[in-house]
Amino acid sequence: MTFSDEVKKTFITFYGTFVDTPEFGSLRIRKDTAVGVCMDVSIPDKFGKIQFIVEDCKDPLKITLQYDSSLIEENIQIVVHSTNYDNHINTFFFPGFIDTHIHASQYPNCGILGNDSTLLDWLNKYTFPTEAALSHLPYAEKVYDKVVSRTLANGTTTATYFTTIDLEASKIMAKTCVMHGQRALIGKVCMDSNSPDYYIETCKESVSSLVEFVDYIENELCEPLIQPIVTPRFAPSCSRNLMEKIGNLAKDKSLHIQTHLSENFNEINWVKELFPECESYTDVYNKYGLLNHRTILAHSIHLTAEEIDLIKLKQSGIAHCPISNTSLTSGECPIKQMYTDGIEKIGLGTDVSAGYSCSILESAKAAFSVSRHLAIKKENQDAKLSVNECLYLATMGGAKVLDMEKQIGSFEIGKSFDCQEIDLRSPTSTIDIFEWQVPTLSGTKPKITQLNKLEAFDINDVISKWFFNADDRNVVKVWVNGHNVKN
Ligand SMILES: O=c1[nH]c(=O)c2nc[nH]c2[nH]1
Ligand SMILES: [Zn+2]
Repeated sequence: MTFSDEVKKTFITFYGTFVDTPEFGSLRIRKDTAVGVCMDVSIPDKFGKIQFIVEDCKDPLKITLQYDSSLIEENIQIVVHSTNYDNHINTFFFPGFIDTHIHASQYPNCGILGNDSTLLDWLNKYTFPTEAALSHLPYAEKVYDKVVSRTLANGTTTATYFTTIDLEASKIMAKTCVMHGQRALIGKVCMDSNSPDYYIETCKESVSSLVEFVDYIENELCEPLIQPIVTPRFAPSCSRNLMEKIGNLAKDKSLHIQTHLSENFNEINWVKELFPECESYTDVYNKYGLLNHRTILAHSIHLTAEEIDLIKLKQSGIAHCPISNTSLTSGECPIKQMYTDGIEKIGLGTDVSAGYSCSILESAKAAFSVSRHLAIKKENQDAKLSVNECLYLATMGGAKVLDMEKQIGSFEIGKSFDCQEIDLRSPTSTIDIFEWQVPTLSGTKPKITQLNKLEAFDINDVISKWFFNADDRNVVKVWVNGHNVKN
C-alpha cells in the first residue's frame, strides 16, 4: 500500500497488541485492541489523533462503524499486524521513540570520536569543523536527509535537533523533516563567544538569523509537526547579551529552549570563570532568561543540590545522553537519584555524534547499563533503572521533557498516533526466540511435559528480549500523526 492510498481514507483503525509505559516503571499491555485514528483533513482538531481505544475487540470494523455511524466502509482502513503469528505474541505496536537531544549536523561524525577526546578538545578537533562544513548546502541536504531517514528507521517519531549557525542549512533541515514526515523541534545554533573564527556569529547576526528562522518555520513552512526551538549552544559560547535577547524571544513567542548543562568538570570550571556573578552553571541560564518549563537541558550530570532545586522550581526537563556521557568520559548521570529528588521531566537523547548511535533503543540500553555502574560504585541497588523505566524514558519521559505529554508518548484518546510496529521475527531479525518461549495471546502454555518445570514466559519476558536484542531490523513500520512514514 502506498502513502497516497492511505491518505484517501478518512479513518484508520489499528488492531492488535498495544504496549506502552504510561507511568515510570509501568508496562501496559492491551491485547486484541482496536485504536481508531481520524484521518479526515476537514477536521483539523482530530486529524492524526486517537479517537477510541477498545480492548478485547473481536471485530475492529464493527467497532469503528459503531463509533461513528456516518463513516462508510470504503473510507475506513483496518491495519493489522504485518505478520500473523498464529496467535503468538511476536509483534506489537509501541509508541514512537522521542529523541530529546540530537545534533543532526554532526551525523557525518557518528561513530568517530577520537579515543583521547573529552568534551572541549573534541568540540574543537571534530565537531566545529564538521558543523561549519554544512554551510555548503549540498552537503547539508545529504546529511540531513540521511539522519532523518535513519532516526525514523529506528522508530524515532519525534526528535529535538541542533543544526548549525547557518540559517539556510537550518531551513533545509526543516524542509527535510517535513518531506520525511517526522515530528521535530529544530534549533538553529546560536554562538557568539569563545568559538573558532571560522564558526562564530556576532550577537546581532545570531539574533537576526534566529528571528528569520522562526519566521520561516511559522509563516512559510507552516507544518504543525515542525517547531523552532531557541538553541544557545552552551554558556561558554554565548554572551550575556545574546542569552538575554534570545531568552526574550523565546518568552514572547512561547518557544522551547535547548542547551547543554554540566557535562564535564573542565567545562563547569570554565563557566565559573566566565560568569563569576552567577551562583552555578544552572544559575547562568536562570539569570539570563533561559530557564523555564520549556527548557531542555542536555546532560546535567554533575549538578549540586541547589541546581537540582532550581531546575525543579523552573520545571525544566533533562535530556539524559548516556552513550555520549560514556564515550566522552563525561560522567554517569544519577537518573534514579534525580527522580528521588523530585525531577520527573527526564527523557533520553542520542546526542549524536558524541553518542555513536542514532537509535533511542541503544540509548535506553546504555541508560540501563550506566545506572548499573552507578549501583556498583555507590553500593546502592536503588540506583538501578529497570527495563520498563528505560522504556518510559524513551517515550513518556521524553514527551514530558518536551512539554508534549498531552500529545505524544503513549496510546491515549486525544493523543497523536505516533507509533512503531515491532516484529521480533521480522525477516532480517537477529533475535533468537524459541517457539516454546513465546506466550500465546490467550496466555496458554505449551503442552510439553518436560517444560513443566520451566517458568512460562510472559509478555514481560518478550519485551525484555526485544529491549536487549533488537535493533532497527525489528522496526517494521512507523507512523507519525497517523501517517505511515516507514514501510
Ligand atoms: O555533547 C555535546 N555536544 C556538543 O555539540 C556540545 N556543544 C557544547 N557542549 C556540547 N556537548
Ligand atoms: Zn549535545
